Amino acid sequence: MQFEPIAAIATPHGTGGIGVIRLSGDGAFTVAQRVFHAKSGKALADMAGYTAAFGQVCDVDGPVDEAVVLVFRAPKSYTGEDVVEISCHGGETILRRTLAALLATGARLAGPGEFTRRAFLHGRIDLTEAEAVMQLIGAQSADAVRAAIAQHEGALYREIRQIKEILYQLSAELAAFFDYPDDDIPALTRESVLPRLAEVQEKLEKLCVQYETGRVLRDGVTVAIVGKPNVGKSTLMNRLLGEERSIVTEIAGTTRDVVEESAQFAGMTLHLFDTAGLRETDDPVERIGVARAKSKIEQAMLVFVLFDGSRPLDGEDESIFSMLQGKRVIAILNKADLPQRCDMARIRSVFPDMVSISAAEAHGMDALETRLRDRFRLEAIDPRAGMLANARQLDCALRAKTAVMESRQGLIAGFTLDVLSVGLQTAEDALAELTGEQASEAVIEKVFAQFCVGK
Ligand SMILES: Nc1nc2c(c(=O)[nH]1)N(C=O)[C@@H](CNc1ccc(C(=O)N[C@@H](CCC(=O)O)C(=O)O)cc1)CN2
Ligand SMILES: Nc1nc2c(ncn2[C@@H]2O[C@H](COP(=O)(O)OP(=O)(O)OP(=O)(O)O)[C@@H](O)[C@H]2O)c(=O)[nH]1
Ligand SMILES: [Mg+2]
Repeated sequence: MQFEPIAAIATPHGTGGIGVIRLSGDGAFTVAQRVFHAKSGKALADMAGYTAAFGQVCDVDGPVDEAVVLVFRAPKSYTGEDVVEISCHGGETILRRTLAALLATGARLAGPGEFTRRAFLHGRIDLTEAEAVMQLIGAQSADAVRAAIAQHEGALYREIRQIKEILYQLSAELAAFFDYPDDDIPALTRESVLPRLAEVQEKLEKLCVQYETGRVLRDGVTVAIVGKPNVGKSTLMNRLLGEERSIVTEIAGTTRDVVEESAQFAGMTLHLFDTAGLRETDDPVERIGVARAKSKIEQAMLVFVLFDGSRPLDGEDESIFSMLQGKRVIAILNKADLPQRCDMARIRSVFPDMVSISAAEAHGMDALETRLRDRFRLEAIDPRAGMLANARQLDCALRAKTAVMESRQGLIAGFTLDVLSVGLQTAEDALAELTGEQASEAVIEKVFAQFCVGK
């Protein structure tokens, strides 16, 4: 197969100290040589892999920049092909001119994720590892980075391989059993098959259940901060952000619009919405704010509902109780630094998950952190273990799980062993699609289309 040289700017757009252009494919050294001249006079094709040269980038109009070039020789490179990386000064114009020079002398502009796709095509990584590259780039918390690294190192791939091995083994035994029924093959029985199907189903179920937790780890949680006016919502928002983002005053009705900001807290990313205090009001601006607060309650994955611990509950608090029915809620009793006059038991009877804090004095923040981690069962998951990383992978795993489950139910219902063959095949295919061994061109296309150019 021919792998024409592809090129792209690999660093972010904008100005930086240096910027890198990547070139990969058959003839990469020849193409780069037309654009780059080493000061030493050495030809790129004569350089050993994993060595560098200093020199000048030129196009038809003359010198563009001075640059450092790295040479990687197939198969010891990111893509598995010959690769040249040109590190220029990080100016948009310089990078564009250098790229244009490469494109004019034999390279083609790389599509999104095409370098990683080449690594996949050369069998260096499977589809889940390729997807992990994207996950790694987008990771927003330390745990998310750990999860992406594990995935990149093949944690999910290995997990799936184990499951596939059980399925393949069963398929092989089944085939032997049907093809040579009279031979001395130990008889395959319902009793011997069922526990193995159960094991596969359980492994797949675990992966699917952990998907939600993994999503929290990767993408973070949307949290609406709500409550009556003046309970300290904006103070809590600012405390979580570590900066004075929302306006705080002693005047009830200070926050009007929704203030959105992301914070790192409890080892995860919280996408916070500080909202207008919920109350009946004739002020037209505040009414819109209250309506927006209510719509954020609908959108958010989690609600922090705040109460002022220094005041008794009133009708407005009670109407908030009913507004939050069916939502995932953590109740926060604020102003714990003041004498407490609020009916804690009443709040706890509605929202069992409750913490007492002082947003102003930063008390109780660690208790809030614990509640949050418990809520998403973050302690129960090991970010280094194999995890499904996106909707595509979840879909494949669910299809496999359903197929196995149906086969099991068929056997339990008294069907003969041949019901297995279709179910096993369906499950094997779904898992082969997950890792990319059997993914269609369309699936692969979709995966890499989500990448950025230059990756
Ligand atoms: N300059 C540069 N930095 C980079 C990358 C890159 O492509 N270029 N990477 C791009 O994402 C990441 C590193 N990933 C890489 C993965 C594999 C190989 C590689 O050459 N592997 C060969 C040789 C390994 C060895 O010497 O043992 C191999 O696996 O055979 C290079 C980079 C982050 N930093
Ligand atoms: N003593 C004490 N005062 C607090 C605490 N948290 C907030 N406050 C005070 O309560 C008042 C209201 O705080 P905000 O954070 O503006 O309250 P809010 O819920 O955002 O109010 P609205 O935006 O009007 O709905 C301010 O005077 C804060 O300083 C706390 O933990 N202890
Ligand atoms: Mg406010």
